[in-house]
Amino acid sequence: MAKPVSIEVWNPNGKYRVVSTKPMPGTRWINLLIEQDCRVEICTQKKTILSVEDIIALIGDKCDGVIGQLTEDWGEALFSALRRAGGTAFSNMAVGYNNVDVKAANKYGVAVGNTPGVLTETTAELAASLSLSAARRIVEADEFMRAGLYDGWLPHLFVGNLLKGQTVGVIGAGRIGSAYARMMVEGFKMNLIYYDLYQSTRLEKFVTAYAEFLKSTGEKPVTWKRAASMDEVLREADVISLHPVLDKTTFHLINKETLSRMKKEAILVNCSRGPVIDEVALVEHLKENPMFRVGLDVFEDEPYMKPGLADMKNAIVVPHIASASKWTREGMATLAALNVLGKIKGYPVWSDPNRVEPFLNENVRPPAASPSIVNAKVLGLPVSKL
Ligand SMILES: NC(=O)C1=CN([C@@H]2O[C@H](COP(=O)(O)OP(=O)(O)OC[C@H]3O[C@@H](n4cnc5c(N)ncnc54)[C@H](O)[C@@H]3O)[C@@H](O)[C@H]2O)C=CC1
Ligand SMILES: O=C(O)C(=O)CO
Repeated sequence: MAKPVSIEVWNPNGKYRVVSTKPMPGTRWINLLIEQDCRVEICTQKKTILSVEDIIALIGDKCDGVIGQLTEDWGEALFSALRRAGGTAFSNMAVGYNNVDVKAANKYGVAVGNTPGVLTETTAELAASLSLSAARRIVEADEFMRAGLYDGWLPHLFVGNLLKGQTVGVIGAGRIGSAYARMMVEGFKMNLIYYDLYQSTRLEKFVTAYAEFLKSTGEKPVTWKRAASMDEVLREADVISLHPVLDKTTFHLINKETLSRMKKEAILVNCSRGPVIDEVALVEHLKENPMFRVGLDVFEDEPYMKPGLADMKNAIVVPHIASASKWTREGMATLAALNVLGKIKGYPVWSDPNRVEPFLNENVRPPAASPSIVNAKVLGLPVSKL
């Protein structure tokens, strides 16, 4: 049995016990829960990644719902413990839920929530930042300045790539991939090639309309293409950004072979999940191709990097911060809390998880619904008519 963990308690007399495995930004999420008769317990233990045993200890004998984190392993052991404690509600504070065994949740009748939409633009902006930083060698140049090495302007100093007129490739053009594509097309006048299992009609219409606008002002129009295969993107794009979900079809999508099809001076950005890239193969590729650059927010074995990666000047690495804007993180906390609350209170599930704005308006009471439950259909949960 794990040692007892330190917790902060809000509204001790609340009827429903809701546990959050981490302190989360803002207070709106706490207020929304306590207003609806929840006792909120927040784990304040100074340990970044909680083990399954730690979380079982947190769940205890009576628990109605848990808000968890993407670093935790939500499978058979945790869902059975939650069910034994009388709980039927769980939400990841994340849109990605590859850390959750949804089949195990289904087995115990536990609803699994996630937090789509509120992090789309913030995550796309970080992908755009990594693309720019790699293209213009910003991190290398910053290190050079701080090391006192700058002794005057030189024609060859930190020469990088101009994005305008180049091709941006997006793999996984869902919410975030499409938002990133729009930023790169509109912001830098890049042409677009994308690969997704589904057609992104809205994205195509956006680029078409922008191309028309450019034409009308006498500028060269941008173009778009939906690639028939990922290979087409790899061969044609100058900057490639990865935004698919992580599942069996996307594990090591980028590996030794697929890397070899990319342009020698391409830029690769990953703000999806680390295992989408075979990181060992990537380190080799970076060594062999010094003009190839990469911007990584996520890693195969987080929090670790594969040997050699930290030494590569042509890699920019940041610690999984793509969704880290204040508004987004507070919104993620709100959506996660409302997912759990909605299930506890027997509210229906919001009909469109791509349209979660009504839950995020601080001045208005949120709709009586769970914003996004990924196994709602399997559990036969009712859908909101609002
Ligand atoms: N680094 C970070 O902090 C963050 C990472 N993420 C990651 O980004 C992912 C995407 O998020 P959203 O855009 O909101 O999800 P989404 O569901 O809107 O988009 C994912 C897209 O990937 C596509 N896809 C699935 N399998 C594919 C395949 N084999 N090849 C090509 N495309 C494929 C889907 O059709 C879909 O369009 C999340 O699942 C999460 O893992 C999300 C937010 C922040
Ligand atoms: O939401 C996610 O999936 C993240 O990775 C963190 O925002």
